[in-house]
Amino acid sequence: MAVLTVEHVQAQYPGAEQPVLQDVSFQLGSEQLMVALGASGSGKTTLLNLIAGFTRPQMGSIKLDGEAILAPSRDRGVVFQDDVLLPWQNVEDNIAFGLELAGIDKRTRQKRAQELLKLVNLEGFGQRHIWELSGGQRQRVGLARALASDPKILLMDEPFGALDAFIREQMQCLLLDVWKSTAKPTFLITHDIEEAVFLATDLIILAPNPGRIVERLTLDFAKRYAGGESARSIKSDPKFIETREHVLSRVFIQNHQDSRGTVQRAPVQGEKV
Ligand SMILES: Nc1ncnc2c1ncn2[C@@H]1O[C@H](COP(=O)(O)OP(=O)(O)OP(=O)(O)O)[C@@H](O)[C@H]1O
Repeated sequence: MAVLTVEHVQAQYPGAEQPVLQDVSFQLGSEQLMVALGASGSGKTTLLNLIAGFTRPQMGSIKLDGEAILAPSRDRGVVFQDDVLLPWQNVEDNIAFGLELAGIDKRTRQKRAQELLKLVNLEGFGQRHIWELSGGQRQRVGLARALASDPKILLMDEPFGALDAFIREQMQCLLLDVWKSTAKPTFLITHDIEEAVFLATDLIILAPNPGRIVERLTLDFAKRYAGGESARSIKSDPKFIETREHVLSRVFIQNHQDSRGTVQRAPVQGEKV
């Protein structure tokens, strides 16, 4: 059953000549990790902000478990590229910050923070200061914090964009481990094509002017990782490379950057267009 339903959404910023998003529709179910990929300006962050309830669409509807999203809520855990952690609080207090605001008692908060530290492989880091953590560790704290209130859905806006390639892959794997063990439906946006293909069970490709979905793919690489195959083995598989190149060509076509006009339209696994 779909947890998140986005139907015919249109959004336009004041003064803009055309909508930033036009007729965007999709569903996200409980077993899914949806990635939205697209060129800069295709409306990815706008879409995530709408789902988070930070802004409202001009037309269409967005529903979580059948209820319209009208404002931010603890139902939706959000992870940003900039971790926005509180530097004057330690790791444990940062993770439990939302629970404290919700009036949850200290003992319960500490217990939940300990569970989440274990989940994101940061056991023993609870009393550390934020400035003592690496970039990847800070993103783990951000992920743990987003999960603290046991949201219905996890929303991630370029969460690994500031990390170097090696740490980025570690974080992709950690996210898939967390996705597998929590079974949280996840909506993630990224610029990174390899990341999108690796993480997505469902990939939507957005094009700009106006922002719209131009392709949808169902992929199985995340499930293969969750089933025990290594990230390196998956990413070097010819099927993965073929899919990555196909997606790359689609993003290039949108951007009109393929000056040689040599992009081939190869059919790939799970293609639904
Ligand atoms: N608050 C705003 N007011 C007016 N225009 C905005 C606002 N936020 C975004 N835009 C415009 O809407 C378009 C889409 O922006 P958005 O950030 O959603 O795209 P994106 O795909 O996430 O881009 P990027 O990958 O560069 O972050 C851009 O042209 C941007 O300039």
